[in-house]
Amino acid sequence: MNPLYSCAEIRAIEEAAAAALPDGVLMQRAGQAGANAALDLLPFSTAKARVLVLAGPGNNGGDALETAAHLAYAGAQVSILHFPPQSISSTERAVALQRAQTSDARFAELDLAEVAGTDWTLVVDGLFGLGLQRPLAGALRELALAVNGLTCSVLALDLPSGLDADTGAIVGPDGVAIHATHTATFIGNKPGLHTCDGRDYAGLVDVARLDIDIGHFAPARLHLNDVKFFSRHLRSRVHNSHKGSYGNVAVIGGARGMSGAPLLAARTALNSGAGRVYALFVEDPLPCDSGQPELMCRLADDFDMRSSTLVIGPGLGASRLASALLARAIASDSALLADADALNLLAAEPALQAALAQRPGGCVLTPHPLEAARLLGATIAEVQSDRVGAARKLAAKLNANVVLKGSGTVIAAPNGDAVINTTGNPALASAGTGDVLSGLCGSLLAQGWPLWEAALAGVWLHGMAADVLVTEGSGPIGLTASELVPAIRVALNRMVQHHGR
Ligand SMILES: NC(=O)C1=CN([C@@H]2O[C@H](COP(=O)(O)OP(=O)(O)OC[C@H]3O[C@@H](n4cnc5c(N)ncnc54)[C@H](O)[C@@H]3O)[C@@H](O)[C@H]2O)[C@@H](O)CC1
Ligand SMILES: [K+]
Repeated sequence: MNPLYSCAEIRAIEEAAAAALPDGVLMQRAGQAGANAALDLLPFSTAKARVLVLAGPGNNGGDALETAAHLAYAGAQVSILHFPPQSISSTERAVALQRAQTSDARFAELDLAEVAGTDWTLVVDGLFGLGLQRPLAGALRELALAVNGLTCSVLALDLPSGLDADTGAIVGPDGVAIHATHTATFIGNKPGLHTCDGRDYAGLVDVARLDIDIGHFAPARLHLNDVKFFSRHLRSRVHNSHKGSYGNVAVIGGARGMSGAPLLAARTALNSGAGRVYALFVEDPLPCDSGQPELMCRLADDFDMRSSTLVIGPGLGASRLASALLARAIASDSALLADADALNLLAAEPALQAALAQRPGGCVLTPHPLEAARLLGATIAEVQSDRVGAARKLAAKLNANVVLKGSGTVIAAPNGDAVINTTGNPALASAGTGDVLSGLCGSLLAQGWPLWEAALAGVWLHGMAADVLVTEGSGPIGLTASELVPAIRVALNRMVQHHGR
């Protein structure tokens, strides 16, 4: 189910597979896979296609040279910008070079004006793969910027050059990466293609396993999110049921002047199926939510926290009262999700963190990178430079199922299992979408979902709703969090119709 492998894991698989195969076979297969992916992007009359192949000094460059030879044999007009190795080349790369030299591909000089001024059909990026050791600098950096200024398709071999395969961060400081429209990645899928800058720079990702025996692949601890991970909890509703069958959610937040956040979370909880939903306010409760009168608005202090699944944090503020409410929520036996200001209170109060970590039932935390950084005593840059690592660290530290939001949201469990989400788009980078996510996950918890699966499904549905709205033209620019609520309801019902039992 969509496993993701670290650089070290891919190297180990590659080494074991290569030992059982004749020399150079894997690079030949990678070159063939690269050429197949390239041909898919070329017009039917291949002879009209002008392809620029960037071949770096290592084995990624070897893949590119193999690809170039195949494309030339297929009739395309291929120009190769070749960066020879500084020291000794691998044997398979030397063979690939020979193959390219004996093909009709043209070896060109690096001329940035020609790169920028030619009407290329496709650029194939084989500058660097797993062996990138430092930022792209000098002429390579200029080349990457020139390629990024082109409007044609760009196919990255293995990964976009300049990107870290494990983290999805552009290798810096002051780094650049090739902005690919497509990536043909080899042996196994890689986390860096799906989170941080990876989603923007890798484009559409296709995995070429290179026919490596399945026995060489160890079980992965990191996956792409998949409906199969949570579909068994999608239940059709039975006729003989009532609102008490679908759980209570209490959203605790709403300090003075911040009543919108808990209302958004509470409305989402209601519209995603919770039986009863309370919006609880630290002070000055609204008499009702006129836009969603089904919600019950109350003062938080008077509320019996044992009666409901608790979503604490939206608009909670940082008062002593807020902190006391969080302490009560942590001490309760109810299913718990903490978000927003609750996470900031936790970061400021080690005693609350200790209480949370000892909670027998665990919890779900939904930090954005700044909140995660505060909880880890790190900087945002540190969190973003290794999102999977940061989410895992936080999950272990607080015994929590952590949802680290952002492009390629990471969900990590205390045992180290982690998942990168694949749905969602920049429409979600707007105020209130986090409140909607916390309400949705809380609603699933109230309906009996386990913490891990509620987090996986919540993140998936939230992103899917945004994707549908963008497809319909309602975003990404200007989509509001409130618009997600009915779209989530549709997405959830469709999923239950499709997968529910
Ligand atoms: N070895 C094998 O059996 C296979 C390797 N494969 C390919 O090989 C790649 C890994 O090959 P390598 O380990 O040779 O690594 P790369 O080809 O990614 O790059 C390593 C080379 O780049 C240089 N380098 C690194 N960073 C640089 C920078 N910023 N500026 C200038 N030079 C820099 C290094 O000194 C080294 O010469 C994979 O990503 C994949 O594309 C595939 O062909 C599959 C099989
Ligand atoms: K590459």
